[in-house]
Amino acid sequence: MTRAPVLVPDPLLRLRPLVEPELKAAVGRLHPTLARMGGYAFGWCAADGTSASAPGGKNVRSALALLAAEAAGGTARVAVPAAVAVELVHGFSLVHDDIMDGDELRRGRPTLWKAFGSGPAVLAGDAMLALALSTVARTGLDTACTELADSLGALMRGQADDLAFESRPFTGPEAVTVDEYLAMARDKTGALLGAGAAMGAAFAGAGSDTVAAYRRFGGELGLAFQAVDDVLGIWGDPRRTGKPAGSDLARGKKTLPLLSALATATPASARLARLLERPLTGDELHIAAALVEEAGGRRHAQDHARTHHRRALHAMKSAAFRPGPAADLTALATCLLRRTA
Ligand SMILES: CC(C)=CCC/C(C)=C/CC/C(C)=C/COP(=O)(O)OP(=O)(O)O
Repeated sequence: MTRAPVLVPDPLLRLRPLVEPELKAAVGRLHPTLARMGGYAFGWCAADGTSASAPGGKNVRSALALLAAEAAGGTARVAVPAAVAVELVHGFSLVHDDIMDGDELRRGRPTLWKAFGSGPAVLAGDAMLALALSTVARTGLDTACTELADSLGALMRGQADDLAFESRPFTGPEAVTVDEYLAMARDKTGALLGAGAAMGAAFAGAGSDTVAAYRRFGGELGLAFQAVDDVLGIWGDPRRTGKPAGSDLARGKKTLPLLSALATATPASARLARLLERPLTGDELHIAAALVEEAGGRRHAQDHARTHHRRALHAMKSAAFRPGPAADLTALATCLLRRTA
């Protein structure tokens, strides 16, 4: 599958040159095998180490860290260690998540475990995590270390919840509720975006109340981001998302559109619940997606995304955000709400 180029908003393009060389240099200092795997995961080289690159990620978390530093009164440059660390943690989480889910495609090409094997991929993910921690620890900024460590605890908690949801039924008293889903997404996705923003503010010299305001901002944005991700997981164009169409539905993943649809007492939700009693075939995937839509699941998820986007912008109303640089954060937040990749 050829992946369409990932369109990135202006603030991300402006900041990328600050982060990418540092990230490359850090990954390059790993054991040569792990460095090559890291280079592949970030899209800088092919599996054989040649320099044929692929569209990497959107670098949302690093941009958030740098823009937060600017909005909190510092320069983007001071927050580069935070930016590098959040991209490394994000990379680690995707590598391990793909192994856990058995996903074969990521960012438009074979996942790391598919290209190198599960054992080496586990190790490469671990190496990215270790590198993230040492990158921040070396700055000696305790607040940033604490923010990162706390977000990792949340990340693992969220992933454990998500895993536990897999063995819960779609309907009945044991079914996963939308509130449970939101708590899981706050941990799994919101915490790292929150840590990125909070660390950015901390590197700019902000005090604990300000750092907390940035953490809230990033956390709310993360919830909006995950809701959009869930919508794209069902209805996104694989050439833009880099992931196969309908893979979440095929795996029976308890995503926000699906849970919201099942929570409605409508004929469409009843048909959907019956359909989900057995693994879905190719044709049934389309039927299930249509039923989720008919029961209002897509609209609900989009409403959630808008609500958390609004809350994120509300968190920015505090004096801790300088109006000029905060405009870039607003632009980024709005781009993330409207994204198609
Ligand atoms: C502990 C553990 C294994 C946790 C896994 C947590 C996990 C996979 C969370 C998913 C978060 C998410 C929306 C990823 C897509 O990010 P993106 O659209 O920014 O991806 P990109 O970098 O490819 O653009």
